[in-house]
Amino acid sequence: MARDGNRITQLRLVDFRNYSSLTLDVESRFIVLAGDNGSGKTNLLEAVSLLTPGRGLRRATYPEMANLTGSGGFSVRAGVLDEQADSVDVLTMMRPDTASGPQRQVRIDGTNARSADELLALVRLLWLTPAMDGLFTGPAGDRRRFLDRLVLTLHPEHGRHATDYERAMRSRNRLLAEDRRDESWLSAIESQMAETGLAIALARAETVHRLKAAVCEGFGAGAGFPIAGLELASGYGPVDLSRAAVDVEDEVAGRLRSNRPLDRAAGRTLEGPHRSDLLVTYLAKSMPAALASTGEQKALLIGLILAHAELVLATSGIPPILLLDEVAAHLDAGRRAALFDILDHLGVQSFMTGTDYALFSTLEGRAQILSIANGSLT
Ligand SMILES: Nc1ncnc2c1ncn2[C@@H]1O[C@H](COP(=O)(O)OP(=O)(O)OP(=O)(O)O)[C@@H](O)[C@H]1O
Repeated sequence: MARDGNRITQLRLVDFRNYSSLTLDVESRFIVLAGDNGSGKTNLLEAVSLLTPGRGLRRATYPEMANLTGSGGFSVRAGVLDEQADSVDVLTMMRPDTASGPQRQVRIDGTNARSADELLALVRLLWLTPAMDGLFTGPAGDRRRFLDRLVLTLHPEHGRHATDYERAMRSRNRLLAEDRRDESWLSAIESQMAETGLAIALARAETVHRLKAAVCEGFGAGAGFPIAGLELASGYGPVDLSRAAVDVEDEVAGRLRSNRPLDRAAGRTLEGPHRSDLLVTYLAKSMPAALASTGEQKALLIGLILAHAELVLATSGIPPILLLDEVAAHLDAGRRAALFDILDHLGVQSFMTGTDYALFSTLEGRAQILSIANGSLT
């Protein structure tokens, strides 16, 4: 049974995209945003996606999010029920006058958040957007980012490891490029890369391992969402990550040391979790997901998200919040009804968009249906 936490109860936007001002009391676990093309449906989801660290579901810059005719800044404020079902006030904003460049500030109950971990521990959030339709055919970096979002909902510290790893890797690349043979400095950086890089790789591996089981056993499979086969390429080539952590860390640090000439010549670090990939197959047809039809790829992706929601629920007792942009339109009536029933059963709070109300008719009585036009609720 899901607990009553991890839920948004109110949203207030100021100067965000095409919303100059919006206040919305969120009264349901199903929120349907219906409206014409360009009305502001995805913008609202994007605002909600800023309740986790990062640049949101479009990966836009913060100045792009500020209303073109507004002050130059924006704010998104949310009332949130945390995992203990206590009310928390989350405010994230970009000031118009930031001298040090556009940055996003986060305040939780009026106090500046010290780190991204605080937000991650407060809100578990995932999204599915039309831009992710090419996930299986696109670059590995997109799949890594997708996987990392899944990992973050189970391991909030994953984000800090990723930031620390990236920072250390940039320092190492710079030292190698400048040909500075400062052995102790390089070794210290490589040790840090080995430690944080392995933490990243192991968190990903554990998530993929558990997700594989959830995909096969979950509700999605029974409801006709195809089962995805999942394998993870760690980015560490032949290194066996299943051995004792201290041995693997030594081996990885040793490989970084011996790869210095190669990495210097390439101008980048050639091994590590930044080269990892999530390999997805369409099991029923024994083919890479990239070869499946557009509709099949979408169904695979939805199946993965549903399995992950079940996994988060099984792990924490609380399902993630889902932002599902234009998902219903791609599903036939049977699968659409099955999707809604699974979300209902899991107790997921889901924000869904569509241009056509009819797509959500089976949610009548269960959903808060909002009509949007030109950045306003009508
Ligand atoms: N910074 C901004 N300031 C003002 N308007 C913006 C800004 N950024 C985007 N917009 C506009 O917001 C409008 C709504 O965009 P949004 O992506 O939310 O539409 P949508 O309702 O999801 O439409 P669709 O059904 O076509 O996906 C668009 O007309 C877009 O040009």
